[in-house]
Amino acid sequence: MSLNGKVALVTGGAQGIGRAVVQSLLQSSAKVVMVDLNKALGEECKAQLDAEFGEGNCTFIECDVANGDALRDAFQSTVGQFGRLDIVINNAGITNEKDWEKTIQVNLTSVIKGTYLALEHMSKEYGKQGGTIINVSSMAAFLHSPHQPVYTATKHGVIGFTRAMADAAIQGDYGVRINALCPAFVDTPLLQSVEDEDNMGKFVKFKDDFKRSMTKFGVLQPSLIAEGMMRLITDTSLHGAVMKITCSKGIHFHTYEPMSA
Ligand SMILES: NC(=O)C1=CN([C@@H]2O[C@H](COP(=O)(O)OP(=O)(O)OC[C@H]3O[C@@H](n4cnc5c(N)ncnc54)[C@H](O)[C@@H]3O)[C@@H](O)[C@H]2O)C=CC1
Ligand SMILES: CC/C=C\C[C@H](O)[C@H](O)/C=C/C=C/C=C\C=C\C(=O)C/C=C\CCC(=O)O
Repeated sequence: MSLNGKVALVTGGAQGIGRAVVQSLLQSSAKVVMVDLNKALGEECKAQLDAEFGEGNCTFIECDVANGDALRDAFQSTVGQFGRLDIVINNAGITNEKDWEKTIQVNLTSVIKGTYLALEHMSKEYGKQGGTIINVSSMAAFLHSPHQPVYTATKHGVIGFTRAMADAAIQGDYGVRINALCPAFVDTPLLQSVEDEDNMGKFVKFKDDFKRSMTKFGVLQPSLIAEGMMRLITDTSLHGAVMKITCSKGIHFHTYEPMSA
């Protein structure tokens, strides 16, 4: 499906899953803004994407998503440059059990902020034309590990927030679709932090347990996560769905029991 004329903003877009998604969006003819903390990586990535897709289709904005004002400016610049916003992927995430408050800030607070900013630019509530938001959670929200308790909490939080906002979008007639996406282990630089005491703090001692899980469940390629993301972006029937991507089942959806009294 062509996304010609659509404008997307991807946080954490310079590397790993975010980068694969940026690539897929450009392949579908969207204009893409990569928002990332890492200036060197972002600029290098933009140069490579310009060479592949032509200049003017992709922009890099250096921004720490944990800085609310900077994130607001990034959304504003996107709309300033491309005139509209249709797709927001709140993907930037870290695993840092030592500085666990930062992990909450980046993985949860910034996803909430990114969702609210996306709505300001896309929701019918604000007189805008609608759009789609995907918040990146993790299979860690379903199968927790002693290796990363706060990371796990943030990923649970992303799902709860996203589902509640999906209901708000229906009841408030926002015209915006909202989804959570939960990958299992993916082959990106993030996975390398598993053995790093600077990241895992005292929980680094559980790394063998974590590595056993990786061997048991396997490691996915970022391109499959981008495929799942593109399905959420293009399939209008999936509003509110929580997508899971694992080696054993591929792209599939979590099913929830209906609430009963
Ligand atoms: N790699 C994995 O096994 C899995 C990753 N995820 C989630 O997917 C998302 C992306 O992860 P990966 O691509 O694996 O990570 P990664 O570490 O390979 O890439 C993350 C990107 O986000 C950027 N970033 C980090 N903090 C930022 C901040 N404060 N502001 C702006 N940009 C920031 C980094 O510079 C980097 O370019 C994260 O939310 C992660 O929790 C979920 C399940 C599995
Ligand atoms: C230091 C490590 C850094 C980053 C990796 C993150 O922790 C990542 O977000 C964690 C992923 C955890 C995945 C955990 C479980 C994976 C399970 C499966 O692949 C399949 C199991 C069951 C499927 C059941 C279902 O889909 O319903």
